[in-house]
Amino acid sequence: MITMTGLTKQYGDRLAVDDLTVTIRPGMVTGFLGPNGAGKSTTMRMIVGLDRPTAGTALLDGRPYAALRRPLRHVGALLDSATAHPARRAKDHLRMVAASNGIEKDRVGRVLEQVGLSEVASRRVGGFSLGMSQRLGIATALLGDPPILLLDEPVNGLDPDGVRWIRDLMRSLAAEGRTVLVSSHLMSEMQHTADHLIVIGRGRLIADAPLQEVLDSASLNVARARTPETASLASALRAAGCDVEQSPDGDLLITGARLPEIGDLAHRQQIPLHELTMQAPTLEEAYLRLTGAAVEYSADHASQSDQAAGQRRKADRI
Ligand SMILES: Nc1ncnc2c1ncn2[C@@H]1O[C@H](COP(=O)(O)OP(=O)(O)OP(=O)(O)O)[C@@H](O)[C@H]1O
Repeated sequence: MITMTGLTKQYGDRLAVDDLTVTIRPGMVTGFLGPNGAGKSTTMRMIVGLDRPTAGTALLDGRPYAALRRPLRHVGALLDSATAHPARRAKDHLRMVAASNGIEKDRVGRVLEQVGLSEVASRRVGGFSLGMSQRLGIATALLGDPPILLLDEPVNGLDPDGVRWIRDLMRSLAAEGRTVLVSSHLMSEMQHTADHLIVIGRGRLIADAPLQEVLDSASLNVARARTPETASLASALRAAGCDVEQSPDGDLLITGARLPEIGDLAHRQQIPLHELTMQAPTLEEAYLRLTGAAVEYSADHASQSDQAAGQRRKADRI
């Protein structure tokens, strides 16, 4: 378990992490989400003692990182995949880390196999692709068989097979009862992986809830109606004060009325309805809604705005 209480980090006049109080529980994958610059890496670095909090604490199963005698046996972290010396062979890098943490040598072969690097174990790390370096970083994190794992953007540099592999790995580590905290700035990445979400923006906590709850709380309250008389229904709904858009597949997306009101209105106008449902928000929509106000004012801001505009463009007005 990871317990953060009032965790705060100030860099000069920049508040990177702002009074974060959360508990990351074992036995599940917790997604740590936020736009670029939200403070995810800084938080993870403070958890493993690489950055000193300005205020507050981060405890690993009740103890600060600095109090752990053999840290790798308690927590494994993938924070920067390029930490191995380029001239060193993969297995030698792992042997060295194992020796300095009192970890048995036979774990080296085990973790190399677990991450699919057995065949390149004798190659120098400097020649590794980004994906291979990422796998080596994960092998290093797993070396001490720790009950807590922190993975900062672990899918970076992985091909689709690698992405699937890391998702399965995270799920199986959580199923073994470990605490797994994985950061990403992509909501879609969490869809297949996380059970629980912690969302931050500008260092502040925005959401701390099960995945489905985050989705529900960001529900867009949009109804979807299918009818062969699209134009008639759209104009009747607009006359009744609703906001109406048409999705690319021809359905009407309606805000401003509940389902019975839309059904009754269609009935009064003798417009046949072939389908009438609430539209489920996508993860991306929920995320943009949650973090929209917390996006950094930087180049990243433009890319977030582009995403939001992309979502809106999906539904062109009729
Ligand atoms: N060593 C540092 N010195 C000064 N400012 C820093 C330092 N590290 C991070 N920051 C700032 O703190 C804020 C949070 O950065 P952080 O890297 O933790 O965000 P992040 O959520 O991990 O973003 P990304 O997804 O881009 O990695 C940013 O504004 C960043 O510029």
